[in-house]
Amino acid sequence: MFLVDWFYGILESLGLWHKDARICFLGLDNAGKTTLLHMLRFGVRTSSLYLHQSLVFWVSSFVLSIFISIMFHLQSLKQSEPTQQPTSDDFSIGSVHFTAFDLGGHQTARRVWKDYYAQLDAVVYVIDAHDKERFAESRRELDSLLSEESLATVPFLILGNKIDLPYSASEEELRASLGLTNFTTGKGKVKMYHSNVRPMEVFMCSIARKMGYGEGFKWLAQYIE
Ligand SMILES: Nc1nc2c(ncn2[C@@H]2O[C@H](COP(=O)(O)OP(=O)(O)OP(=O)(O)O)[C@@H](O)[C@H]2O)c(=O)[nH]1
Ligand SMILES: [Mg+2]
Repeated sequence: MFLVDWFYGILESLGLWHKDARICFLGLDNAGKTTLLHMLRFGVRTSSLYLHQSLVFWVSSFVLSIFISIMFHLQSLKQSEPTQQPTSDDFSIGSVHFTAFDLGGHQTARRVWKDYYAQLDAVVYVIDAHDKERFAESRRELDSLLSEESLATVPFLILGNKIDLPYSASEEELRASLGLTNFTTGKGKVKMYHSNVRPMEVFMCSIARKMGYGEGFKWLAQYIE
C-alpha cells in the first residue's frame, strides 16, 4: 500500500499519472540529465496523507525510506561522472510505464541522439543555467534539435537547471541567450491540439534541490496522451 501511494505520489506530482510516455532527456554534458533521471527514479516524496497510517505502516515506511535514501545516495555518488556512452533507461513507476533516455552530452554522444528521435512523446532539454559560457553551444544544439523534421510536433520542456548556485542566469536571461524570447508557447494550460505549433516552454529549476522541475513536468504532461 505504501509503495502504491509512493509511486502515485511521484507520478501525480509530475502530472504523469495514467500516462504512457517516451521521454528523451537531452542537453550538453554536465547539465544535470543523469541527476534528473535519478530524482525521478529514486526521489522520495512525503505527504500529509500518510500521517494517519498505523504504526506498522510507519515502521515499514521508515525502513523503506532509509533503503531508498541509501540507494539514492549510492547513485548520487556516481552521478558526477559524465555519461560516456549513451544509455537508455526504461522503468515503470507504479502501473505507469515510463521510458527515459539519458544521453551523454559529449560530441560522440550527440551524434547518436537522432537514433532516439522516432516515436518520442517529449523532449526534456536540460541547460546548466550557471554555465553562461556554454549558452551559445547549448543554443546551437537546441536549434539543431528544433529544426529536426522528425521532432517537428514533439513538445519541448526546457529546464534551466542549477538555480541554487549564485549568479546563475535568470529565466529572462536564459530565454534571451537561447533565442527563445518570442518562441515559447505559454505556461499553464494552453490548448494546442489542433495547431501545428510545437508546445515549448522554459522552466527554471534546481534538480538537486528538487525545485521547479515538477511544474515543468506538469506543463508537459498536458501534451502527452
Ligand atoms: N548545484 C547544482 N548542481 C547540480 C544540479 N543538478 C545537477 N548538478 C550537478 O551537476 C553535475 C553534472 O550532473 P549530471 O547529472 O551528471 O549531468 P549530465 O547532464 O548527465 O552530464 P553528461 O552525462 O556528461 O551528459 C553533477 O556534479 C551534479 O551533481 C543542481 O540542481 N544544482
Ligand atoms: Mg549523464
